[in-house]
Amino acid sequence: MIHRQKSLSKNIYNPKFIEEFFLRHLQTKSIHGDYDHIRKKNGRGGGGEEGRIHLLKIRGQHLLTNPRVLESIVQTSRIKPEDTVLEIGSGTGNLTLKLLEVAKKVVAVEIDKRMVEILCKRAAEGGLQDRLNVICSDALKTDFPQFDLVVANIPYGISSPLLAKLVFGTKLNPFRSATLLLQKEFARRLLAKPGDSEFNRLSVNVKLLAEVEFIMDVSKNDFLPRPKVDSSVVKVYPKNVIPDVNLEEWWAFTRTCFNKKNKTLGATFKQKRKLVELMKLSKAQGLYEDSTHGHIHNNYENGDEKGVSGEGDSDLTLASGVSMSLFREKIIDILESGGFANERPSKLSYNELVQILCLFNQSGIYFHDKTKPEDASDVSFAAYENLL
Ligand SMILES: C[S@@+](CC[C@H](N)C(=O)[O-])C[C@H]1O[C@@H](n2cnc3c(N)ncnc32)[C@H](O)[C@@H]1O
Repeated sequence: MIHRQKSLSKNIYNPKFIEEFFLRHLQTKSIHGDYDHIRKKNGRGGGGEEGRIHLLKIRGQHLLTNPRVLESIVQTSRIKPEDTVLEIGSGTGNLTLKLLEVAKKVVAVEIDKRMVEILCKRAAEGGLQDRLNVICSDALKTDFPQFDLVVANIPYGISSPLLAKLVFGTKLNPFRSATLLLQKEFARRLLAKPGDSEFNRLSVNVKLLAEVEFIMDVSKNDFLPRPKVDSSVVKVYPKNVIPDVNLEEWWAFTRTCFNKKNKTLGATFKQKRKLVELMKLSKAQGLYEDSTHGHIHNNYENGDEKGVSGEGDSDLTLASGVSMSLFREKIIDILESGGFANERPSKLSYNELVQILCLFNQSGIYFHDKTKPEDASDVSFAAYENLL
C-alpha cells in the first residue's frame, strides 16, 4: 500500500514534490529491468518492500511528471465545464487530477488496479471522487461510456489499435477531439503528408476520418521513469463529413496499396496473387462478368497468363490464363482511366485513393467481401489491430 501523504493533493503539481513522492514510494522495476537505472541513480533499490509498487514497462508505465506539460495538455484540449473527458491509461492520476479541475466529469480507464487505487486515493483527498468514473479494465476491450473528448498520455504499445478504436468508433461515440501524448515517431506518421517518407497506411487511414494537428514535443525528462523514445502531443479531430466509402472496403484497399507503398499501382495490380485474389472475390460476389463470355466463369482452366507478373505462389491453377489476362487488362484500364497506373501510393492523397477505389468499385472490382454487411458495432477490437 502507498502511505497516505497528508499534503499530496496540494503538492501534486510541484515537480520536486512529485519526484520525491515517487522516489520514496515507488519501486521502479520492469520485467526487462530497464527501469533499474532510476533506482540505482537514486540509491533506492530494495525490492519487495511494503509501500512501493512496481512500474511495469510492459504496461508503458511512464508517468508524466512535469506540471508545465500537464498544464499545456489540459489547456490545449479546450475542455468546457460541461464536458465529460475520457482518459485512457490514467496511471497514478497526474493528468486526471488536472482534468478534474476543469471538466464536469472524467472517465479514467486504467488496466492496473494498483494504479487505480492510488488515483482513487488522490481524487478522494482532493474531494474530486464524485466527478471521477474509474474503469479498471483494458481500454481495447472496454466499451467506453459517452464522452465529449479524449485527453490521455496513452501506453505507447497500444497506440495503433487504440487510435483505430477511437477514430473508427466515432460513428458509435462521436467526440470533439482527442489530445494524445504519443511516441514521436508514431505522431510523425499521423502528421505525414503524401510524399513524406513517414507517409503510410496509418497516415492515410486516419486522414480519411480525422484531421491531425501537431501540438508540441515532450522531453524524455518529463517522465518518470525516463522513456527511451521521444514523445509528442497531437490533437485528433474527427471529421464531420467523411467520404462515402465502405470502411471494410477501404481498409482492404489501402492494405493492398501500401503493402509496397513505393511500387506503382500498375505494378502492384499486375501481381498474380493479387489478381487471383481480386478475381475470386469479385466472382464470388457475382460482381465481375467476363466480357468475352458474358457470364461468370467458375470452371478455371490452366492456360497462358500473358503479361501477368509472376510474383506470389497462390493457387494460380484456379484461374484460367485467358480469363486472368482479361481481368488484368480491365484493372489496368481502370487505373489508366484515372491516370493512376504509374502513381505510387506513398505520393497519393486520401482523396485520390478514394477516387481510385470508386473507379474499381464502379467496375465491379471489390477488395472486401461485400456480401458481409458493414456494422461498426460489430468490429471486434482484435480487428482494430490490423487497421492502422
Ligand atoms: C504512459 S502511462 C500514463 C500514466 C498517466 N496518465 C500519466 O500521465 O502519468 C500509461 C498508463 O496506461 C496503463 N495501461 C497500459 N495498458 C493499458 C490498457 N490496455 N488499457 C488501459 N490502461 C492501460 C498503464 O498501466 C499506465 O498507467
